[in-house]
Amino acid sequence: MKVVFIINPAAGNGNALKKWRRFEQTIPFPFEAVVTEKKGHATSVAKELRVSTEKVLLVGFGGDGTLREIIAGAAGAEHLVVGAVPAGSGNDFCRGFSAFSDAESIVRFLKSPGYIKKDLGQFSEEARAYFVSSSGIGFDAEISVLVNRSPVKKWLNQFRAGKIVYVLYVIKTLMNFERFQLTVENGNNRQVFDNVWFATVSNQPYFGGGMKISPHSKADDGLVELTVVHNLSRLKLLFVFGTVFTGTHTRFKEVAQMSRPEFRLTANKAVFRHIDGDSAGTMPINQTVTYAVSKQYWQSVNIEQKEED
Ligand SMILES: Nc1ncnc2c1ncn2[C@@H]1O[C@H](COP(=O)(O)OP(=O)(O)OP(=O)(O)O)[C@@H](O)[C@H]1O
Repeated sequence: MKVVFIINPAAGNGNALKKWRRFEQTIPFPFEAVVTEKKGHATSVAKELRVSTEKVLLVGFGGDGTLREIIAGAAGAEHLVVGAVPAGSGNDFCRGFSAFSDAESIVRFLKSPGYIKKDLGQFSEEARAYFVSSSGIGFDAEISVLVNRSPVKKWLNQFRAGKIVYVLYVIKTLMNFERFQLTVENGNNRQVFDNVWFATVSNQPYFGGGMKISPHSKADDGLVELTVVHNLSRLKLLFVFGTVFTGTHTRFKEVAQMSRPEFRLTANKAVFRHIDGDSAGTMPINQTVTYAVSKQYWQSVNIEQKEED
């Protein structure tokens, strides 16, 4: 089996390339490696491999955005299998799907490879967009936009103090965020949620770097789960946010969760959106966006003993 590593040098706050340079010294099998040059490059690399006549293991060396781009290019091709080495900031992909911890674990996989088909989330606006772990709108997406725009983030990252910026923007957004109205439709059902802080559509349980937002999500059941957090005071939101790490937030009446093959969502404000934790513009005002899932559409490595970062 051919092995191609796709390395995103921008992942992990710019530390992924350094990590790769150390990692590549430990690889005892033949491989190819592509260091991405820009956003979208990983998708092009995976797409080019669709014409390959041999089985290819694509190993994403980055974070959730890198893996999404690879899977968007590889989905539907039976001979392309995707695995990951965690080198991003949040690495929720590696929590929800199989991941290699070191070169030795790839050697073990290559000796006896196992594959498993997984679902791919999608939503359609002007064009179709894919998500592997989750896509959401509101409070959390606004924080990630502000953090990424922050001029001091890069500077603080040098001292591994980037989390300070995150905490500051959580507080700032908590004070200023304007809650919105969200209409959720599926089949003939229509539900209107007022004072919404955020809504997330999930394909697997984790988002935001280890928060178990959707504890019951499974990435091979042909369903996506919607979580809507609404009607909370600013103070209680902080409290509920804290419980998301353990997945116990679902017991609050202000946290609505539902599971369906498809949701149609309409927001009454231009709220910020994320796709797998990457900023992705805003949700169009009063325009219905359909979230769905392509069942078992891409092939993941199946590592029996799931290895942690
Ligand atoms: N050479 C590059 N320069 C700048 N950005 C790039 C490059 N290659 C890829 N990207 C973009 O970097 C973005 C962030 O990558 P990724 O999500 O993998 O890392 P991360 O944000 O550190 O990790 P995580 O999402 O797990 O927190 C991706 O959306 C991808 O499009």
